[in-house]
Amino acid sequence: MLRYGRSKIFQQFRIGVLGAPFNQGQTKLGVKDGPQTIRNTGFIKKLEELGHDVVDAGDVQPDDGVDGETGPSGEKNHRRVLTYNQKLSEAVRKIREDHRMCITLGGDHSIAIGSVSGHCIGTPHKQLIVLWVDAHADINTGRTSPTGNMHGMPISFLVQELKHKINRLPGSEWPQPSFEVKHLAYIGLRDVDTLEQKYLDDMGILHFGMRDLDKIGLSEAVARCLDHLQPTESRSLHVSFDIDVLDPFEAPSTGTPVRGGLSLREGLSIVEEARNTGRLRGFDLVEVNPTLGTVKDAALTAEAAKAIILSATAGVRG
Ligand SMILES: NC(=[NH2+])NCCC[C@H](N)C(=O)O
Ligand SMILES: [Mn+2]
Ligand SMILES: [Mn+2]
Repeated sequence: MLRYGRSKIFQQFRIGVLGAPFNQGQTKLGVKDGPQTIRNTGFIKKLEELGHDVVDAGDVQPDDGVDGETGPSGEKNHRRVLTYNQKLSEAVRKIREDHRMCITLGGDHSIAIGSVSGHCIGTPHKQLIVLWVDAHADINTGRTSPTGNMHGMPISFLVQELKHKINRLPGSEWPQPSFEVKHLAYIGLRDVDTLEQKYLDDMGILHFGMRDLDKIGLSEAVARCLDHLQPTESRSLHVSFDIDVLDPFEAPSTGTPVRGGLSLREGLSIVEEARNTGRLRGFDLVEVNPTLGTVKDAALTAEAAKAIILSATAGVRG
């Protein structure tokens, strides 16, 4: 079996940072303050001190006046979510075309529709592999979703196999799928809806839930994910990290917390292994909502997000 070892060589990264202050994929509106809260931790300055070449491309703002209509299968704010993500995908594409890894700061997890699409179209070979680090599978379609919240649906808009199950905006071809389910793996799942589990099983998607981690251990699960995804020169790795994969004890300020999650150290370990493949070119950090919980909770959550981002990029030096 192929194993990805620890790289000891310091690599200077070219990085672009984008804020995605978007909250229409669910109902807890304070998640739009996520990007600012994460920026306030000073992580960009830290990356620069470590010798990386960082460009902060600012925030992609949602346009005013976009209709909040519900989609044909009950997708709440269907038009707002898709219109915003198309705009976001263009901003991510530009960062990729400037040969930078793109770090996108959410916002709710619906923003991955745009960040992953943009990573794909901005990458010459257009071949993505995706590691979804989350308590949730986020693979609902409008029809299967129990809530209608589109932050629980991004994967369905991104994978080839569900292309005919999703609703695009009338007259629009966007988004087109970015990858096939064989190029997707999950880690950290512990709150998966019944019909989502059926999708995972029927399509044979590799997934490690918390129970699997109890049995085989985290490092084995991460190694199996990376062995399965096989990052190569022509296959860019995208990691979509939902802060709710961490236990609420570590990251309390998030909209859909689920107890029994990862420690911060375990979260760091996942992203360090992803980084050490040398193929990580897209990274989302989503669902930090500083308006939930106390001021101390918000600070703890932001510091966890900072540590995760630094480990995904800075990693080991020397
Ligand atoms: N990105 C998230 N936090 N997603 C939570 C999704 C929860 C639930 N599965 C739903 O579809 O509504
Ligand atoms: Mn989640
Ligand atoms: Mn999520």
